[in-house]
Amino acid sequence: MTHLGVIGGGGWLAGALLRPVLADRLVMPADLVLSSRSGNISGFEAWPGVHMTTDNAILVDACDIIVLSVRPGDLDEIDVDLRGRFVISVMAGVTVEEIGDRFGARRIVRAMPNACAEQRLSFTPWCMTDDVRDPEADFARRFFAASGRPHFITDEQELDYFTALTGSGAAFPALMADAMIRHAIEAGIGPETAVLAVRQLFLGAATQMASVSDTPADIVELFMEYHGTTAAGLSAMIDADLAHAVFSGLTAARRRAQDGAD
Ligand SMILES: NC(=O)C1=CN([C@@H]2O[C@H](COP(=O)(O)OP(=O)(O)OC[C@H]3O[C@@H](n4cnc5c(N)ncnc54)[C@H](O)[C@@H]3O)[C@@H](O)[C@H]2O)C=CC1
Ligand SMILES: O=C(O)[C@@H]1CCC=N1
Repeated sequence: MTHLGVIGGGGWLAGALLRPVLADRLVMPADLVLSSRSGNISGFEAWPGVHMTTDNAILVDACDIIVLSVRPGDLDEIDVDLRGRFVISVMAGVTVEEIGDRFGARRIVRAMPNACAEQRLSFTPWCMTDDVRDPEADFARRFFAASGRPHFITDEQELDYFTALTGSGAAFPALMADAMIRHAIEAGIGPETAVLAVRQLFLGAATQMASVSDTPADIVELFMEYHGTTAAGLSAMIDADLAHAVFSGLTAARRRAQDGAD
C-alpha cells in the first residue's frame, strides 16, 4: 500500500486537503504521516491512527508519496532527499524546476488549491512533469477531487496566475462582503443581522453563479436591463471603477506569486 507523507501536515491547507481525503478513505490513517515543527498536530482527532513527527527524514523513509505544504519561506529548512519519490507540491510560487533542483525529485505534481478545500469546494489547477507515471497522476487527481474540483493544466506559468485568482479562496469575495456588511451597519442594520444577510446573499449568489448557464457578465446585464434599484447600484459601482480595484489586487497578488511567495 502507498504511504503518504505530508511535510507541513499540521498547517492550514494540509488539514483542509487531508480531512476530506481521510473521510473518503482514499488514504487510510495508518498510511498517513504528517510532519510539523512541534509534532503536535490538531484537527485529526477523528483519525487517531495518523502518524505525526517532527522529523522529515523519518517521514520520507516511511512514504512513497510526499506532499510539500510548508510556507515557501520555510523551504530552506527542509533538508530531505526525494530522489525516486513522487512529490506533490501545493506551495505558492515554488516552481517544479526548483523542487527538482532542491530535492532531486523528477516525478512532480504542482497544484494550487485553496482553503475552500475544507468544504470540498476548492478549485485546484494542477500540472505535472513528463516523468509522472499514470497511476501517480490518477492518485493526484483523486487526491484533489476529494476537496474540490481539480483542473489539469499544461502550462505551469498559469499556476502563478491561479495563485492570485483562486488560490486566495474566499478572501477576495470576503473583502466585498465585508464592505457590504459595514455599509449595512452604517445604515442602521444590527451587526448580527448584517452578517447573516450578507452570508446568505453570498451563498445564494455563489450557488446561482455555479449552477446557471448565464455567466456573471450575463447576470449583471440582466439586472442592468431591468433598470431598477440594482441597476442604480451597479452603475454607481461601475462609475467608481470597482473593476480597477479588482484588477489592481489580482495584478499585485500575481506579481507576489511570480516573485516567490513567502
Ligand atoms: N492557506 C491557503 O489558503 C493556501 C496555502 N497554499 C500554500 O500551502 C503551503 C502551506 O500553507 P499553509 O498551510 O497556509 O501554512 P501554515 O503556516 O498554516 O502551515 C505550514 C506548516 O508547515 C510547518 N512547518 C514549517 N517548517 C517545517 C519543517 N521544517 N518541517 C515540517 N513542518 C514544517 C509548520 O509547523 C506549519 O504547521 C504554502 O506554501 C502556501 O503557499 C496554497 C494555496 C492556498
Ligand atoms: O496567501 C497566500 O500566500 C497563500 C498562497 C496562495 C493562497 N494563499
